[in-house]
Amino acid sequence: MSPAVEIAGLRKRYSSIFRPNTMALDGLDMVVEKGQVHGFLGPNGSGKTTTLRILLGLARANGGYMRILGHEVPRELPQVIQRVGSVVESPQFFKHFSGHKTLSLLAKTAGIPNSRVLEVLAQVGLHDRAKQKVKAYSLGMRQRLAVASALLKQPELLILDEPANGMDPAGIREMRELMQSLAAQGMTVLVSSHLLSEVQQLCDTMTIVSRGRRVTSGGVDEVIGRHGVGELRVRVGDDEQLSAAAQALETEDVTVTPATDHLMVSGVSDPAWVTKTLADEEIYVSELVRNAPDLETVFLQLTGTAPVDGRYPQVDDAVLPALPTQATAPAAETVTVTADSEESAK
Ligand SMILES: Nc1ncnc2c1ncn2[C@@H]1O[C@H](COP(=O)(O)OP(=O)(O)OP(=O)(O)O)[C@@H](O)[C@H]1O
Repeated sequence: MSPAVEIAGLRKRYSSIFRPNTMALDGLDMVVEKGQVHGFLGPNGSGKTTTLRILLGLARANGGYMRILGHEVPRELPQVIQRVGSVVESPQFFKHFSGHKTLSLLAKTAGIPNSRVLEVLAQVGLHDRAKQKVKAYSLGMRQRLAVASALLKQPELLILDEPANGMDPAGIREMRELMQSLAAQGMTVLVSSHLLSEVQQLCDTMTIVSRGRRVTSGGVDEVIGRHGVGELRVRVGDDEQLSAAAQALETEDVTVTPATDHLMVSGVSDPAWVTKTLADEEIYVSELVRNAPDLETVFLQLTGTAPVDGRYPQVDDAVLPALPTQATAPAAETVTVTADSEESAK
């Protein structure tokens, strides 16, 4: 079974006579397996929107290889686009139309039976407000209307760019529940997001990008487990013992950060090493707790946006290219981008 999305070595350079060239995508690789909710994460300007726009034929790449549902794109996009729903650009609606009328119009234009309108309104939870004008909709409701419009054609793959952008916590939760229910119905969802806790709660797998390249990918828990350096909270007797314990534990690989009444110890793979090392010094542990790593810590470390070190790791060596590399892949369309041909800046 071919994956829902395969991207290898995707490159995109924005050129302008007015400002320096931007390498928005610098050999990006990504694979989204079918039936998954896949989170696409990265700091501002890391190339997420550019990737999704290229995938959907809204912008042209300078190189690389892409397949959607087994079809090479952009060459075979017309054959597959009917199976893909997307909300990538900010959706614009006629404010004086109701949600129902908006979708009816879109269905009619696309040759989709009008019966689908009520189905998708129910799917996104807007059926009660269907007769209301869009201008009375909240941001969350407008986003749901946008998703409803993408669902009209019963897509197998749904691509959403920052669907929770600007929403309040209730709206974010509604959007999460909607995506979960779509995934439960067998749809593949590719969703870009800044909201790390959302991705942790919602997604099965994810790709983290930075500066136009993949830094890691895999199951959400697996990535956190692979990259997250969990910390240990260690408590011993009194203050004197605390500083003696800090001295005993600090090594080249182990970092000890003293807190008021405990130590935070990182770089230790086996907590038993802590108890043994301290017992050898006749210091006895009264509490030893492992703080589980979270996605935020992993994200900040991997994308180099952490406020420490300034270290920026390149593509994760653990992630092997799953697709033909550029040398063996059919050459993707290579374009020379000029100021005239470039999309307008965001
Ligand atoms: N039309 C454009 N013309 C010139 N540069 C662009 C254009 N669109 C994007 N860029 C640049 O390309 C890089 C990637 O932008 P992109 O919008 O794809 O990132 P992103 O990860 O989606 O960011 P954000 O999370 O802020 O939306 C950025 O440096 C951006 O300034």
